[in-house]
Amino acid sequence: MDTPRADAPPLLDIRGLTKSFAAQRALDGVDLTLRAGEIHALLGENGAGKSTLIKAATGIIARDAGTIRLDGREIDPKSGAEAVATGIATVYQEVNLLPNLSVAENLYLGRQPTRFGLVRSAEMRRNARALLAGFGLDIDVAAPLADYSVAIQHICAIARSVDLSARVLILDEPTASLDVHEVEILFRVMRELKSRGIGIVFVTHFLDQVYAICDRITVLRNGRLVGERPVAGLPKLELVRMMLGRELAEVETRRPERDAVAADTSMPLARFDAFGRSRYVEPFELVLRRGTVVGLAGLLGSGRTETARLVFGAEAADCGTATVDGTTVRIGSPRDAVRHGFGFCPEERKTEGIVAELTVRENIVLALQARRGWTRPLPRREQDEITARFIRLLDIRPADPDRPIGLLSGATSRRCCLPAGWRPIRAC
Ligand SMILES: Nc1ncnc2c1ncn2[C@@H]1O[C@H](COP(=O)(O)OP(=O)(O)OP(=O)(O)O)[C@@H](O)[C@H]1O
Repeated sequence: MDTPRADAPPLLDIRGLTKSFAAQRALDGVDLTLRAGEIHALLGENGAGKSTLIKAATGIIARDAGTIRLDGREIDPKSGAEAVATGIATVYQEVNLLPNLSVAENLYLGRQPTRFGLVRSAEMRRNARALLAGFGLDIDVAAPLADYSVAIQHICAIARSVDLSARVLILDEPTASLDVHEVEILFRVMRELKSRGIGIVFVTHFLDQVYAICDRITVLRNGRLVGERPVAGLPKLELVRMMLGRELAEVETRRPERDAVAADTSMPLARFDAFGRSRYVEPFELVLRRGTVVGLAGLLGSGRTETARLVFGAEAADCGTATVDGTTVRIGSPRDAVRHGFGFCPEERKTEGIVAELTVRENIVLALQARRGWTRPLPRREQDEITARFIRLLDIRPADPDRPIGLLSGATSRRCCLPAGWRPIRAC
């Protein structure tokens, strides 16, 4: 199915959506128009307001102002369940299903076919197989959902939503933890839904994926609408400019710096030679130079996370050497790594990176305190100074030290893990 015409009537029409959290305006009069059979990317830097828009449009949080129309009719969902009942379903990055139940039970949770009060399991499994076949999936629906990859779990969540008669499907960063092959499976499903006339809002940080699958984009910045554009013919640099709000020349002039760093042959800041752990990560070599960002690329399961955990001492290496500033050091624990100036932003932010119930200040101080040891508590005045410094340095928005960290956007709260290795941090 082609891109729907720009003058086609909107399926979902959001106007002037506004939402503040205390003094901070997270959304300021934002519009979004989605047409039937359209895949519409919702883009913006961390903290731009994408999640707030989704939550306010689907009744997860109350909006301060704005209207939402589905097929021309004004709607006002007061909860996620009400949004689903009106035809708008959201599938989040962390799939909201029950991993210990079977695939079929998850697909029909709360609406199992029954007879005389008993669940008709065979019929439910048959229906589940037929439903998934429509998405090109042929799997054992009696097996627990947890037995399957995140991609399959996403497809199950999408299938359930569509079966609950979703006409608008919101996918909030569904590809963040998928490998290339799994992204392709998900895209196939998205194309199928598009051909059925379902409108999809797709939140992602991967611009290549936007160009691969989307028809139109809406860009937000600091809670405001920057613009809506068709993807075809939109240069990538122009898109980046819309997201960052900086001129292209400014983005371009950073290149020579990068080339100079690449040509740097001075002593590495840190290096790892034949570093590894048996039955965990094969021995590898990693060289970190001043001012560089080293990307670890690979498919899911290839050992990227494990490599990072070894470098930070979260798993102890059993072979190889680590060298920091030319001196061989032992990195057998996070404490060793922190002492040598390493910081770590873990993949599992909520469970490993932050304490969600504590404030920004408490999380930053906690990270610093780990390095100082528990016998030398940081005096309150120093805590305030250091917290203010990190809030500036890490660009934590809103710059409120007393805000519970769990309320910040995903990537912003992840940055708060960084002070752990501050000395300043050499590598993270
Ligand atoms: N429940 C909340 N309470 C207070 N502030 C919030 C809450 N939810 C979001 N915010 C703030 O609103 C702003 C927009 O956040 P939002 O999560 O919508 O951004 P985002 O574009 O989805 O970012 P990311 O890509 O990092 O998920 C941020 O400054 C965030 O700190």
